[in-house]
Formats: sequence, C-alpha cells, structure tokens
Amino acid sequence: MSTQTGAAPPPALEVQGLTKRFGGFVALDGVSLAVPEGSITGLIGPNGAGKSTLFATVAGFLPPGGGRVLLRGRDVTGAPPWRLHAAGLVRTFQIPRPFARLTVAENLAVAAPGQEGERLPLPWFARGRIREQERALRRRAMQVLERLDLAAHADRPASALSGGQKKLLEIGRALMSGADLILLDEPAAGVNRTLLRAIAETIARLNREDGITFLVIEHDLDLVAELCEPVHCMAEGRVIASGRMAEVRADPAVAEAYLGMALLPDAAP
Ligand SMILES: Nc1ncnc2c1ncn2[C@@H]1O[C@H](COP(=O)(O)OP(=O)(O)OP(=O)(O)O)[C@@H](O)[C@H]1O
Repeated sequence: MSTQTGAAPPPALEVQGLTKRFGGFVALDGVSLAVPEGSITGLIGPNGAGKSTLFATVAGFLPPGGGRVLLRGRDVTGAPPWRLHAAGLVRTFQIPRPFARLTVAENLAVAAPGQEGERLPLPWFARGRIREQERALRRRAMQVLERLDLAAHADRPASALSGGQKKLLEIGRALMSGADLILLDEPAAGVNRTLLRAIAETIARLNREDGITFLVIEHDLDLVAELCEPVHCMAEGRVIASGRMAEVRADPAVAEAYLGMALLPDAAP
C-alpha cells in the first residue's frame, strides 16, 4: 500500500471566474475550467459563445476584466504572450498566419527561442558559432517536420501550403518554441478529410508520445468525441457543462445552446 499523502499536482491550466467585456457586452461571464496535465481537453459551444475570447485572454492577447489564470498552479493572469510562451503556453489561431515569404523550415527556425543571430551587429568571432546554431536549428526543424509529415515541403514557401498543412505548420512552430501546453483554435475548420485525419493523428501522437497537453476549440464534435477528454461546453460567455463528451452531449443545457445549429448529430435520445 502506498504511504504517499502528497497533494495532487495542479492542472496544467486552470481558469477561475474569468471575465471580459467589450464595452457593454459581456463576452466572458465568470468562466471557470481546468485542463488536466497530459490531457487533450475540448472546448465546444455555439458561435459567439466566447471560446476564442477565452483563448485570447488566457494567452495574454487581451487583458481580462477579472478572475485568475493559473499555469501549473502559478498565477499568470494578464501576463503578456511572450512570457507565457517562455513558460510553455502557446496558442494557435483559427486562421494560421505563417511568414508567407519564408520557407516552411525557416518558419519553424524563427519560432525557436533565444537565437543569438537575432542580436545584431555581431562580433566576427561569433559568426562561426552562429552558423553552427543555425545548422542545429535546421536539424531540429527537420525533425519537427518529419513528425508532422511535412518534411517534403521544408524548402517551399509557407504560402504554397494548403490550409490544413498551414495548421500543421502552426503546431510545428509551437513545438519549436518548446511549448508543452498548446491552445489549438479550430484545427479541423476548412480542412479536407485526409488532412483532418493527419491533424487528428498528429495531436494524439504529440499528446501520447511527447506528453503535450492540448486545449482544443473545435466545432467538429465527432473529432472532439474521438480526441478529447474532458470537454467543456460554453454558451453566452459561461461554461454550461463539463465532463466526458457523451455526458456533455446528453446535457439538456447543451442541446438548448446548440438548438437550431444541427451540430449535435448524436444528441437525440
Ligand atoms: N474585439 C471585440 N470587440 C467586440 N466584441 C467582440 C470582440 N471579440 C469578440 N467579440 C464578441 O464576443 C462574443 C464572443 O466571440 P468569440 O469569438 O469569443 O466566440 P466564439 O465562441 O469563439 O465563436 P466562434 O465559434 O464563432 O469562433 C461574440 O459576440 C463576438 O462578437
């Protein structure tokens, strides 16, 4: 029998009573939820529920009105994106924004933290070291691209990638930055079925093999059911249900929030 009595580790991310107003409009109305360490947590809800606003507020892109954001138990409320980035929390966007003129590999390389070559001008004796750092970055970028099945595209401009490949590239940029908690905004939106499978498998593999925790906003509820546990459902700026997808889907408040949206194919009794 174990004699350990230590407290349970804190969730990777905990949001407590978060509020956000845009003028008189309440976009987040006291949102509380947890993302367990090592989970792929889902965030669902009808259009306008406040999901992206929650991401923006948690990731430091918008200042919260009130409430707290805890990253592995540490209060990071209102911290700027770069500080959260350095602490391992990275968000992706609904519409990916790679540097269009850089190659796919260069897009990854510039996402790596603390590059000496960024601090110009450089003394002559530092140049060899920087070339070695650049070679190491390229090797690391190629490893990440292999994991994402994008290695064949390494030297193409990022603008040449399809929408789904750009989403994979965004995940790759987060990996290059050393993120271990990734907020993914609608990975399936506008992606064809084949790439959707690739994205779903990539998320599951990075979670399983690399221990990366995800919080995923997604409208494709079958994908959420396949990948995510737990799932939180938001509506009108609040969390209205949390739990396993089957429980959340069966919750009458969720069915009511989605009413008319035909997005709950398995909700009927
Ligand atoms: N910068 C802003 N200024 C004013 N209102 C905003 C702003 N950003 C979001 N909103 C409003 O806040 C509400 C929540 O928007 P949000 O984008 O967070 O919803 P969502 O759940 O992500 O929706 P969707 O699934 O359609 O992306 C919406 O009514 C939106 O119009």
